Amino acid sequence: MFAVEVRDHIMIAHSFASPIFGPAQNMHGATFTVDAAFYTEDIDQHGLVVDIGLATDMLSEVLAPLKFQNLDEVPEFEGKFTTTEFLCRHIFDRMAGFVREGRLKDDGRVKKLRILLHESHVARAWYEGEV
Ligand SMILES: Nc1nc2c(c(=O)[nH]1)N=C([C@H](O)[C@H](O)COP(=O)(O)OP(=O)(O)OP(=O)(O)O)CN2
Repeated sequence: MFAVEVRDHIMIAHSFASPIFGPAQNMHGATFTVDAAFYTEDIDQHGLVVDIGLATDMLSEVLAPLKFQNLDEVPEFEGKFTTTEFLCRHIFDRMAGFVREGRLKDDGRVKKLRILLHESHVARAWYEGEV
């Protein structure tokens, strides 16, 4: 398959209310690098998987509500552990919704997405699936 990947980042604060998280039970900040990959079986008549500008704008729009937020105070996340994995799925769901709405003008060619969050220079997580 072909793929195009674009990148953005979010700065957030959160805490995890369970002893399994050790020191991360306390409020702490994180800067996640966010990679979004769009997969198609083929490139279009212009040689594109998707337009990189549209893909970048879409990722930016999806991330905007998260930027500089204390995730503990986001009503939608109440009672959730906003782990790297959780955020991957959250971002995936919103990106997939936009793709299905045709925001990429891709004529339905994007079949799969991968959302990868780098939580540090040693750890990353991702969620991938069909759109
Ligand atoms: N699978 C995951 N594990 C952890 C996540 C996560 O999102 N997914 N998040 C954290 C903390 O938020 C933070 O990123 C790291 O906290 P820390 O206590 O430093 O955890 P480490 O395991 O990296 O280091 P130790 O100090 O050795 O426990 C934690 N885990």
